[in-house]
Amino acid sequence: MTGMRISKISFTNIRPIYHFFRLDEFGDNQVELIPQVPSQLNKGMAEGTIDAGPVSSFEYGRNYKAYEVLPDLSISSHGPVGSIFLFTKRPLADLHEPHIALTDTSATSVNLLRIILQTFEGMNPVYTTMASNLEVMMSQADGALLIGDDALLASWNNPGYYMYDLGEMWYRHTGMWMTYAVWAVRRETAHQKPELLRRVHHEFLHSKKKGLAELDEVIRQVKEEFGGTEPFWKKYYAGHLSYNFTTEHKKGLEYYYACAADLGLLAEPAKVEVWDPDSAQPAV
Ligand SMILES: C=C(O[C@@H]1C=C(C(=O)O)C=C[C@H]1O)C(=O)O
Repeated sequence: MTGMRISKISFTNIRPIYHFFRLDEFGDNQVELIPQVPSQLNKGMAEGTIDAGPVSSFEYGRNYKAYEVLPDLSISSHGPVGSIFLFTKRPLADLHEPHIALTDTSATSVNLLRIILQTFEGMNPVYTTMASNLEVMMSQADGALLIGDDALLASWNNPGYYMYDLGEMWYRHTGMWMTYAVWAVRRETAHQKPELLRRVHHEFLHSKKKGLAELDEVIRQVKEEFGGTEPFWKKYYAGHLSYNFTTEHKKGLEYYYACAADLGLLAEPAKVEVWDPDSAQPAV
């Protein structure tokens, strides 16, 4: 492909950014959207089958020398996130060496959970990675971590488990922003296709602005496809989630990387380097 392959997280959390994305602004085969769960998108980005778009912020940190971050885009929260939950059979305070089942769709949240349980709560859990099925996970473990739509659905149909929001726990311990996904670009793509990248980035900012300004339309569609109530989606999109990437978001993310490096989850604390659309030069 001569154009650009762009990731698209296959969860409802991303809808305000993609609802008004105009693929027809680009020529034939110029831009392709690849819908997948975050762990698969991370893999595609690392292998080069995806050029740019949202990936787990942990994946950016793991491979930051190969990527840059696109400005003003993220999936973040400053407090509860609403779709990343640890479910447990007993209160967290009663668990010391619990067996925790981790979803195989995530990279950021599974490592955020390790930081929260081990570093902040002083626990010593044992982890198993599994497919996102709460019933199966809980039949084999004391607790289960789900993200995205699996977590939303499980929270609506919770048969009585204790439920912990990881955004809320991170905020309670640090007071900082937590960024779960960033829009990354492979450095070679930024170098080889600066003009197309500028147009793609511009289109993302346009669709984000319109999606947030016309949230009622985004919610009408998500309700039709997924269920839930209007107040629920309003709170999720406009209360819990933030799609910006400010200096404060960056500070929170770099602290997350420092905590991850302390636990040996990252080889070193990653530096966040933001792509500058104005300085990009066309490849010669
Ligand atoms: C808020 C969320 O953020 C996400 C969590 C991710 C992760 O844990 O790796 C990656 C992308 C985001 O979709 C969510 O999925 O609920």
